[in-house]
Amino acid sequence: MATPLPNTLYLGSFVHSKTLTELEYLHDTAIAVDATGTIVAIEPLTPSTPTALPARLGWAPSPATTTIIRAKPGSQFFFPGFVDTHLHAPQYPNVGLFGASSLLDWLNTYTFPLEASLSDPAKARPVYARVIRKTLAHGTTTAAYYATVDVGSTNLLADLCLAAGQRALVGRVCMDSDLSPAYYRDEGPEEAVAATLASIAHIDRIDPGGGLVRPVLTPRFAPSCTPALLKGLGELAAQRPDVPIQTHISENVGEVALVREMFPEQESYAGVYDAFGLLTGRTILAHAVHLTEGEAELVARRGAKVSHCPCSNSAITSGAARVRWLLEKGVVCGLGTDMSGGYSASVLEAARQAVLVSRHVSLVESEGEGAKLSVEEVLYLATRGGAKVVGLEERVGAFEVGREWDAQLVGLGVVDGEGGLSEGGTDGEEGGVDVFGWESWEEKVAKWVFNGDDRNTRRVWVRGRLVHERK
Ligand SMILES: Nc1nc2[nH]cnc2c(=O)[nH]1
Ligand SMILES: [Zn+2]
Repeated sequence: MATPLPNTLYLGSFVHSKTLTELEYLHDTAIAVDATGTIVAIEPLTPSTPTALPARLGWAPSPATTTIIRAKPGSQFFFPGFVDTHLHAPQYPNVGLFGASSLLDWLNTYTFPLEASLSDPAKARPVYARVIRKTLAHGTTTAAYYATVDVGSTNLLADLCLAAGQRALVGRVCMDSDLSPAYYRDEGPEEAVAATLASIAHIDRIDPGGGLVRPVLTPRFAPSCTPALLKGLGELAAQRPDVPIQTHISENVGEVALVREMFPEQESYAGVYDAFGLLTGRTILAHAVHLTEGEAELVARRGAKVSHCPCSNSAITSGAARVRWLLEKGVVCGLGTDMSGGYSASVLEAARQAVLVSRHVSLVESEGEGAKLSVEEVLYLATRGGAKVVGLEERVGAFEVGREWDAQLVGLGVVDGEGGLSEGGTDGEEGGVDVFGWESWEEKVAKWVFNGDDRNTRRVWVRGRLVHERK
């Protein structure tokens, strides 16, 4: 990366997921992040920490060169950056447009025309720049993006992520079947594989080693791919075990029926991906709303991961994914905004909707109370779980020595005794959410999940680099 980072001490309160069900609250704590953006120490904060810790870490030439960033006591905390495990960068201009549609007519009415219109990189550039800015502003430090079928604009998306400092998986969308309109599809399976290779080569070149941006194989979904293309991508996946795979699965009942019709020789939707070598431990499956018992077990056996997209599943009337059921089967899950099936760029919104959708699932007699997801659980899915889904569990998702500093500073307005906002906690300054000030930390975090938005996301870092600051 271009400019070297200063060694930095982050001081104050830190909140992160320890396990699926447990958030850890670290108050009066210091986290030291070195010039590579890696966490090198986590320890209790004492008056001597700002000088003693840099000296102990051998940060040259003197502790005075260390940058110190403090969270305001009581009203600010550091939280791991969010991982958006599924979104479509070119669909951003359509957020909130879905009318009364469901998946297949939504694709034809809203989505394919928009994606096709961005095949020109000059048109894609402002859209992609805005998506990256917007998602960073909402605390998304890692995003698994679908681009379009076009290699040039896919590569541009990767360039822009790298320049903005957002960690990303960037996939050129593969689709050669006649489900997609003639004006927006690959010419054939060989052309699709060749275009995918061209995009992978570009991303490998701009970020060798994939420190920040990585390619991802992206068969759009089974109905938009011929068997020959799925076979070609499966072979590519075998040749490049370092490259993850992303696709959609069992989002909508009409789609499931279509897959049955198009792939009659396969036992199930998950079975289609499996037959072509695309159901693997590095596969990200978006939605998984209508999987059968047997499919969920197959997904778990293969170690494939699920991106739960509750905003999208509600908006385009896909259904309510049974996340507890998936977790109990041993399927690793994360959250996706699925813009613009989902209407929001915010993973916090996805977390909130995941809680609410799980309430609806719990109302189904066969599911019951156990289906409800807690605030702790959805925040796990948004961070540590998401990191596992995109294959970055060693690097991001929590505050631990050896992980990289992908983090957000969350600020909460504070209501004083007179009912006014204190410590600079005006709408403009501290974030517009004026309900905070007297509660426990557990309650603060719950209120943030249900009332917070990008105004509360004060600063965002990826790999130690400041990538967003709310003025
Ligand atoms: N939500 C969603 N589902 C899909 N299935 C195939 N393509 C898409 C897409 O763009 N969005
Ligand atoms: Zn999607």
